[in-house]
Amino acid sequence: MNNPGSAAPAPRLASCTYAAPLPGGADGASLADLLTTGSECAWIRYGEGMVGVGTAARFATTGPGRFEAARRWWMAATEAEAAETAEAAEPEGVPRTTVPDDGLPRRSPLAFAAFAFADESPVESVLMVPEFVVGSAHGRSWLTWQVDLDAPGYVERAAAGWRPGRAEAEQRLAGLLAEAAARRPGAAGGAGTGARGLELSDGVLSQEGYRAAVDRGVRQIEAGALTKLVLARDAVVRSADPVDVPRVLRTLTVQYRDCWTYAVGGLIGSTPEMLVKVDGDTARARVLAGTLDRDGAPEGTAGTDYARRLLTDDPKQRHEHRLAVDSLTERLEPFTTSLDAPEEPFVLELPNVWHLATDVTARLVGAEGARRTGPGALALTEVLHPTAAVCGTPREAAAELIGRLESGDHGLDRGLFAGPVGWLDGNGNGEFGLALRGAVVEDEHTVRLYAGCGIVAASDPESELAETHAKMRPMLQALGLRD
Ligand SMILES: C=C(O[C@H]1C=CC=C(C(=O)O)[C@@H]1O)C(=O)O
Repeated sequence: MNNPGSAAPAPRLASCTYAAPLPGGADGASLADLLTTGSECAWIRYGEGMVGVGTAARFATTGPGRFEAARRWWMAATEAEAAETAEAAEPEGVPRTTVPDDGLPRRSPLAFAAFAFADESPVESVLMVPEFVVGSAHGRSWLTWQVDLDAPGYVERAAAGWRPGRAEAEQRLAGLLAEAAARRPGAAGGAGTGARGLELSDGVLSQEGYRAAVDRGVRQIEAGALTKLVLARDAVVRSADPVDVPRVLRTLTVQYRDCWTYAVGGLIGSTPEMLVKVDGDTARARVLAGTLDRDGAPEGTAGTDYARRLLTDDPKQRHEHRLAVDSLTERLEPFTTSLDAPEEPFVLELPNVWHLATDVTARLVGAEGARRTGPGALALTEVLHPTAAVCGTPREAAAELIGRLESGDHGLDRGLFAGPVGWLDGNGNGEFGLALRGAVVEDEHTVRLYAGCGIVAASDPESELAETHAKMRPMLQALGLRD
């Protein structure tokens, strides 16, 4: 099952980036308004980020070599432009950040990506290079047009020295958006206002099966086989009307503003956990582990006190959290000159749950110059995944037990759930969150949700099952199945 990727040679990507108002133009236009067909890629937080429209190139692969294969393909795809922009590189020794001082991102191709959780998964990991990336950050917006110079329609012009430019980009984008509007659900009389006839049922790992799996996991921990294990289950939402994926995503961007709302090839959700963000020579992560449901909890400051008492002061939650932080810092540390991971976690408040959270910041080695000598976002993602927030401690024993308790006993393959999801550019910058609080759109009428929990010796199967319900709540609300 180690597929080195599609046999086609990597594309030769060229791009142009320029400042532009968000398409639609009017005051109050938002990035999420570009989500209209359900096939767009997205990465949005606090209303800012990026949406990808159309397809310039795509790479898919499976197996233990999936990160390496994707990295090689991306290096090859971005090589031509990297050489052309080398002369515009910063003075010696200055790292190439995503957004330099002029507030616009550098000229560099960009891909959205999603990787399967497990080496054994038959589900494809993908790099998607949209034809257009519409971006917004710090109140400014821009547009990147990306083309494969070897694609039909470009190859001859490219040989004559043509490169993508603004006037043609604007024309093409207008055409793509008009096509998308015509395909928009509801445009031809279909359901555009949300799905009717929604039905939620257990997935391949039922609720009863989940309690049994947690029980078996706890017994393995008690027997000393491992210290922590993350176990997941799935649930299926079926809808009589086609699911309005753009509307689900737009709802998530509003209700879960603190989270990173993602959409990559049918994988959708809003994650609160950042595996690694690389910008120039800085790497950041937000590690979460330790959860408390907000349903039925006191409101306001009484709620905050309650969360502190039940999370910060609880040795079980602290232990679960510490293991997750250590699993990240131990692997990140060798690639850094300094690393800051506070001893005391903070309580992160989300609309559905509270989490124990730790923000990690590090300086990376080898980030200077036009091409990094140290690892970029994708290489670090490979090193760090899977942390104990989604796998366990020790990592290998936990991965093996997940394989037995989820897949072996019940036939659950996590697929892209709990794998890294995000974006990367040609300079080694990028953001990879963990694909949590999400779902896979299996077809127009079927969405599969996933949620998991960290299990330690003191875990109780009933409470862990209840926690999976709390973690599925954001998707269920966005789908219209819960208030
Ligand atoms: C595995 C999930 O959450 C992880 C991230 C934060 C807190 C977790 C916990 O407290 O168990 C999990 O480790 C999920 O949302 O499905």
